[in-house]
Amino acid sequence: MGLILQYFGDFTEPQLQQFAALDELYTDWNSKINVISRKDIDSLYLNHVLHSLTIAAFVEFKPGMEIIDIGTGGGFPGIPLAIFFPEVQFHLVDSINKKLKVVAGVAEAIGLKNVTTQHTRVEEIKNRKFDFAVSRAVAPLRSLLQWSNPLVRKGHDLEHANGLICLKGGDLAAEISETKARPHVVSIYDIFPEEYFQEKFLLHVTR
Ligand SMILES: C[S@@+](CC[C@H](N)C(=O)[O-])C[C@H]1O[C@@H](n2cnc3c(N)ncnc32)[C@H](O)[C@@H]1O
Repeated sequence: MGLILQYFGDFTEPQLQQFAALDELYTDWNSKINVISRKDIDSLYLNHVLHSLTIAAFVEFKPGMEIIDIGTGGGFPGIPLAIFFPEVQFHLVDSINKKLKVVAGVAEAIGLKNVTTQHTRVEEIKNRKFDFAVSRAVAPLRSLLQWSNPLVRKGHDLEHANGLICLKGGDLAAEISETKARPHVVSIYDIFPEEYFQEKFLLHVTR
């Protein structure tokens, strides 16, 4: 993990300890509640932590921002991003409550104060606004846009371009053509040279 983190620059000691604790915590929780496939748990840092952090390589969330993670499952990308950006608030949402039990357990064990969880279908959330929505491996772009648009504040200028940032695989061209969106698409392999991840693309749709 040390080598992976070096890519992103300097971390505080508490952040390094939080990242280091994830392996044992997820292995432990996963033996009780399955949130990560058995094959993937052995490569947690690569397949889940590093993959989630590709978002941090692409966008710098500013202190005080509020981010919603749609369909967080076991906490990805929300938990690694919350460690990375300790002054940003992360709201992690999933429609399966037992997964959120793992998320809350992990967040509490490593003392993450900037994470809240909510058990709901995201389309049920009303009267809340966020600066960005993030999501990995959850739904077609069409649905992600439908769900995130009412929840995300409009950006004021390019630097503060809010919107949806999602990690996706599959037939991207077909998914994009179903929408009116013109997302900024980045291949993960422009950021990291090795071909490891299923969700190979990072999409940013500006609001
Ligand atoms: C394939 S899992 C991905 C989990 C996590 N984002 C990750 O990358 O490891 C998809 C998750 O999205 C959740 N989900 C799907 N539709 C949802 C909705 N409408 N509202 C909230 N959660 C949803 C599912 O319960 C599931 O946990």
